[in-house]
Amino acid sequence: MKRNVYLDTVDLEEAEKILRSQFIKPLYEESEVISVFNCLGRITKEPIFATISNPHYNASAMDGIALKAESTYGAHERNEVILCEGADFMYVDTGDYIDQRFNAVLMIEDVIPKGEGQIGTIKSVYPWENVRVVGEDIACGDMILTSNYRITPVDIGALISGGVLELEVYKLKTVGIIPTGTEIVNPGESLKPGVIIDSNSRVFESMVKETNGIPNRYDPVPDEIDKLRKAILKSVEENDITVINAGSSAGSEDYTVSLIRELGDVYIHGIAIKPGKPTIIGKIAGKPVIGIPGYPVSAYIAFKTFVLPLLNPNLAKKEDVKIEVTLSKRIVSALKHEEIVRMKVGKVGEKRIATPLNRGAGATMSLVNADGLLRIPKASEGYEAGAIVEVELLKPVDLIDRSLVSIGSHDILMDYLNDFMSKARDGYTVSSAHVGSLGGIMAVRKGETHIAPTHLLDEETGLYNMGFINKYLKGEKIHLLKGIKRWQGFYVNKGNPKNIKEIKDLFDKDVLFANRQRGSGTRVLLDYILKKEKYESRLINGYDTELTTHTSVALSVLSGNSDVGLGIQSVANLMGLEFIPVALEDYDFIIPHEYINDPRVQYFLEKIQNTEFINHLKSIGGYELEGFHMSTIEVGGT
Ligand SMILES: Nc1nc2c(c(=O)[nH]1)N[C@H]1C(S)=C(S)[C@@H](COP(=O)(O)OP(=O)(O)OC[C@H]3O[C@@H](n4cnc5c(N)ncnc54)[C@H](O)[C@@H]3O)O[C@H]1N2
Ligand code: MOO
Repeated sequence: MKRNVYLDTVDLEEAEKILRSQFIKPLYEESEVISVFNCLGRITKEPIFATISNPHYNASAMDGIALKAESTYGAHERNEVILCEGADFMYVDTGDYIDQRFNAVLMIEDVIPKGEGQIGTIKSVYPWENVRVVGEDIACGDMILTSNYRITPVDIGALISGGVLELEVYKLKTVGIIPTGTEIVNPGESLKPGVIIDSNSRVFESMVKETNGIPNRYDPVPDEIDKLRKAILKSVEENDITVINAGSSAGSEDYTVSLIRELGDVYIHGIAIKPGKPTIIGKIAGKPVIGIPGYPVSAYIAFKTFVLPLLNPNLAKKEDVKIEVTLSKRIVSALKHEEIVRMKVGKVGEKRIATPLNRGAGATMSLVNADGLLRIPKASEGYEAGAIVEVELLKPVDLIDRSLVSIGSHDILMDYLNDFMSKARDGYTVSSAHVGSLGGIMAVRKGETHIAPTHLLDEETGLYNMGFINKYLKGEKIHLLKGIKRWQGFYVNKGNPKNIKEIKDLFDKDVLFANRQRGSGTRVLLDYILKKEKYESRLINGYDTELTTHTSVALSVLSGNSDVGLGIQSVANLMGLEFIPVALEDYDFIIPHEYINDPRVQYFLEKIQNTEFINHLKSIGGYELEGFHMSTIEVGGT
């Protein structure tokens, strides 16, 4: 079997240069004339000029009387000027035509009725006051839009006012999308191990629509060279651009690159970016053929970087608005490529704080949760915590700025709270980073979070949270919201096949345990119990695994990857696992004093104590909801 090992990767700038020089000109030759009513998002071929003026007559800007400005000269408090209707003035409303005899409008508020067709005024106006003169907005012959301009809703208004009913725009581009892989099936088909649901082609289809192109999605093509060749030739014939998804890397069945070479030219195979490295840029019959890697995040980044600019060559870059953010943690990156990291961003105090999300190329949820993208240049090893960097926004900044930032322990109640807030339509949401309870306390110390959910058991006192607050938040003034207790216990499959009842059962040789990461409250709880009961943790099979959420522990048990895990009851209930209670713990919220009056924090405090929300949590089970109470704590020491 011959493997297709790719050669040197080229830099992103080089790839973009080739893309532009090879494809933009031929793609932007054909144009068509269309109605102004349907031109949203289209790109103009030539500059567009007004054929009429707006306004096209002298129009009154106010309700009042049209008159000669000169006839009011000299009017003031002690000199009322008297004017006669018809000869000296006529009544007009806003937008009315101003008779050629007149050159100004006196507002109706300044008109004193005198009866018998006469009025008086003590106010004078200057020539053309309160008149919108011909062409004030758009003069006939003015250039309304330049060429190569992507039309927006307000442009359509100006075009119509300027008398433009039809205009010449570039033809829309059609994009043929071919998902490949013998293991790829359409959504909804039955699943067995090894089968992959095609989601990428639907993402591409939607991205093409959003960028004003016409997608043509084909059914998945298996890894068979003849079928692939046929599919590529068909797409090249039917579309302006062809995108082949997956089969771009070095796998033995990755035929894409050899087929493009056979049918046309390959300019690039391998670009120094991550994700997206195995991207292919080629040409068949004079048309772009782009090979996009299979992993969904790589696929999104590569499609955004190499296909969308073909659909909108001017604006693709400018549309990426950048903002400055402060990094909440260190990010390390390799020197061999530019790395694109998905970031969660939140505004805490005056700073926008950004935390990296899952960097895996298959982590689609990292894209859903991302507020922006951070680019780490090829020559950089990354950034230290606290560094100020720029991120490209994926979501509107006002939406980001209205989010309550919650850094700390993971509990599904935070997702339900976020949903509860969203349903209220007040514009507030929760932006959660799950870094474990201790990570939350550290974020409080650095002033980087509005709230920190924590459940940390103090080994000495057996009390929740206060031990850690006293240790790590010296000199800080904080507020502590208590009131939620939750059951922690063992997750086992239905019927409890390994008969697990208590801690000592974790030490059975044939029991595999799924552990949580250090710094998480659940891990602290386990270690506390082990220590108290004088067990040696290293004798537990699987103690060294470090899963980061209750859900991932539950899934590990559910899928049979492990036999037992420790986690909260609500997740066991939702995932249909059996639950053996171990401890009832306090799930508290630390709120730094400086943010207690922040509207987002106040909104959170109101919603988390809302009866409807509490009833919902009760219906999930696993929580004991006592009366909420807040205390203010000034931690001593420095
Ligand atoms: N030995 C090497 N292996 C790999 C390398 C390498 O340099 N050497 N590069 C890795 C990188 S980086 C990437 S990215 C992937 C790209 O792989 P392919 O483009 O060849 O894609 P496949 O192997 O066919 O699929 C990978 C993966 O992608 C998902 N997938 C595929 N199609 C779809 C679809 N239509 N919808 C949703 N998801 C899809 C799926 O999880 C596949 O398992 O190669 C690495 N390997
Ligand atoms: O390029 Mo791959 O896209 O790094 O995961």
